Amino acid sequence: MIQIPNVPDGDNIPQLCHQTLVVPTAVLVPAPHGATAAPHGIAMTIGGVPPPRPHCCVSPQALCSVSPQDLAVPNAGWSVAMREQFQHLLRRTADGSWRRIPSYRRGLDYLPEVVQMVVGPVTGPGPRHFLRNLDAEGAGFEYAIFLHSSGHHAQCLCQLGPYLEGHHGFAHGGAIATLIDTTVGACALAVAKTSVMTAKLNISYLVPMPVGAVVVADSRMERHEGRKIFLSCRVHDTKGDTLYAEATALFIQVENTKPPPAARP
Ligand SMILES: CCCCCCCC/C=C\CCCCCCCC(=O)SCCNC(=O)CCNC(=O)[C@H](O)C(C)(C)COP(=O)(O)OP(=O)(O)OC[C@H]1O[C@@H](n2cnc3c(N)ncnc32)[C@H](O)[C@@H]1OP(=O)(O)O
Repeated sequence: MIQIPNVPDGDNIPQLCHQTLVVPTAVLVPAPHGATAAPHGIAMTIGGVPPPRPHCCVSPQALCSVSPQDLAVPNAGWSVAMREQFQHLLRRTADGSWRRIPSYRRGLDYLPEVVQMVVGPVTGPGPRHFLRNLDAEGAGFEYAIFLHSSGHHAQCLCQLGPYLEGHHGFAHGGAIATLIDTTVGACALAVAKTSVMTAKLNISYLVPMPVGAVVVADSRMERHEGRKIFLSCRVHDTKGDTLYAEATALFIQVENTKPPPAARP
């Protein structure tokens, strides 16, 4: 039994939409290098992936998950290393210095106050978060973001699955960029408390990251000048021995606006 302390009250979100989807079950994924298991003990079967999550969104027609489910918690796709590090980070939340940010498939599934903060009053389903809309646990991004009480420091624990492969056995650079953008974005949001847009993201890829690696993206706000928020990020292994990538980012605070109708499915 995994206990999750300090989960904000807003986690108990009422059911928000009513569309059930049939998801494909026979999604085949080649095991990296023909191995019997992906690196780092990620729980994948040969030539296949674990069964899909219930109620998941996989088609462009999908409106949102039937029952909003916080996905920033352990599931069957998490490796032992991922679980251990999650528990380690969770223990730090006990004294209130850090908090775990719940994570959902759709913007509307987020905490109501976060939705209002980021996209303004929502009448539709809200933005779909592509990191959270893969159909199998462990196949794509598995992550949990922790935010320091200062609001100037965010850490994202992440395991990048086999759908994110670029070179054979290694994570695609765009997937790593996504991880970094999401982590610095969470930090920028916490700083700004309004909607923010990535204006600039400068990444140095230092060491290839194996698929299935468990990493921590560690982001800090460096300075805040008017609407401009400058941040840094370092992506390393859980022991801090390997620095995979480092980045700097500029986010701009923008008015809370809804996306144009054409952008919505
Ligand atoms: C309580 C807290 C809880 C937190 C909980 C968190 C939960 C959520 C969890 C997870 C978060 C996930 C987060 C994901 C984040 C992802 C974000 C994206 O991917 S955004 C998509 C990609 N980015 C775009 O598409 C932008 C496209 N560009 C634009 O829209 C505009 O160019 C924009 C908004 C960036 C700026 O446009 P303007 O018209 O508003 O502003 P102007 O006047 O141009 O610039 C303002 C200042 O910024 C500088 N600036 C702008 N862009 C710059 C650039 N590229 N380089 C350098 N400076 C730039 C300018 O020189 C100006 O500086 P001077 O005020 O004059 O000093």
